[in-house]
Amino acid sequence: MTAEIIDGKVIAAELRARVADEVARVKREHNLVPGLAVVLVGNDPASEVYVRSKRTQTQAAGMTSFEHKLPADVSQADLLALVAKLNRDPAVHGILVQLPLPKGLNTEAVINAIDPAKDVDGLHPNNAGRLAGGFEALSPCTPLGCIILTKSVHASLEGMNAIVLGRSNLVGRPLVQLLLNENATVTIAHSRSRDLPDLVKRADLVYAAVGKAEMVRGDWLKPGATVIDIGITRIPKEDGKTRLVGDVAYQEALGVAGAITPVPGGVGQMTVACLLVNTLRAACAIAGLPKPAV
Ligand SMILES: Nc1nc(=O)c2c([nH]1)NC[C@@H]1CN(c3ccc(C(=O)N[C@@H](CCC(=O)O)C(=O)O)cc3)C=[N+]21
Repeated sequence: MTAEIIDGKVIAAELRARVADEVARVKREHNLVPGLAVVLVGNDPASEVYVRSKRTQTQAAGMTSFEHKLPADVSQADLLALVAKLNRDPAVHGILVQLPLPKGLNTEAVINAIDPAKDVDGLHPNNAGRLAGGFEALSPCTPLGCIILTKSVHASLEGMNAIVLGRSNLVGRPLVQLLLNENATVTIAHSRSRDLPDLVKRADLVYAAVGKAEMVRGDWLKPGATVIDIGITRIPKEDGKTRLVGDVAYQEALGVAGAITPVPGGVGQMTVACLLVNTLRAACAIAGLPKPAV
C-alpha cells in the first residue's frame, strides 16, 4: 500500500483562484481593493524567498502588495512607528511582520501594536483569545491551510483522534483550536512529552510541527493515518546542494500512512494562499461588507 499524496500545490492554486474571483467581485461591486503589507526586518535569504512569493501571489489575486524592508538594526521605536502608520493607512487591510525578528527587538510588543482587524497572521492576543474562546477570529494561516488539506481527504473530522506535535503560537496552539472547532479529539504533544511514538500510534490525524527533520518515523504511524507535515528544514546533500525535508520521514511514512503531504509542495503552499484569504476577509470586515465566499 502506498499513501495518497495530498497535493498542496493544486489545492492552493484552487483556493487562490477562488480568492481572485472574490477580489474581482468586491472591486466591481464595492470599489474595494484589498491590500497586504509585509514587513521584513533584516535580510535572511529564506525570509526573502517567502516574502517574494507572497508579493507575486498577492498581486496575481488582484490585491495590492506593500513591502517594507527594514535593516536588522532598526530600533524598536522605528518598527513600532511603521506598524502604527500601516494601522492608519486605509489602503492596507492586512499587516504581516515576518518572524522571527532579529535579536534585540521585542516581538510581543510588535504583535500587540498591530490593529487586530488587520492582523492577518492571527497572532494578536485579541485574535488568539477569540479563537481559543470559539469566537470568530482571524486565524493563523498555516493551521488554516492544514485544516483545508485534511478536509481534502476527510469530509468530516468529527470524533477523529488528532495529535498535534508542537505548541508554538504560530502553528501548534491555533491548530489545536481549529481541530476542536471541527470536533476532533485532540492530543497536544511537545518536547517534554513521554512515549511520543505510542501517542502518535493512536492518531488518525498526525500534524507534525516541531522543526526537527524527519523526526516522526514510519513505524510510529497508525496504518492508514492522514499525515500533515508542517516542518520545513533545509539539509545539505552529498553534491553540496541542499534539499527541503519535513518533520516526517517521508519515504517510510508513504508505506504506512493513508494520505500524506509532501515537503515542499504541501503545507507551505497553503500558508501563502490562506494569507490571501485572511487579507480578503479583513478587507471586507473593515469595509463593513458581508463575509466573502472564501
Ligand atoms: N509572521 C510570519 N508568518 C508566517 O506565516 C511566516 C513567518 N512569519 N515566518 C516564516 C514562516 C515560513 N513560512 C512559509 C511560507 C511559505 C512556504 C512555502 O511556500 N514553501 C514551499 C517551498 C518553498 C521553498 O522551496 O523554499 C513549499 O513548501 O512548497 C514555506 C514557509 C511562513 N512563515
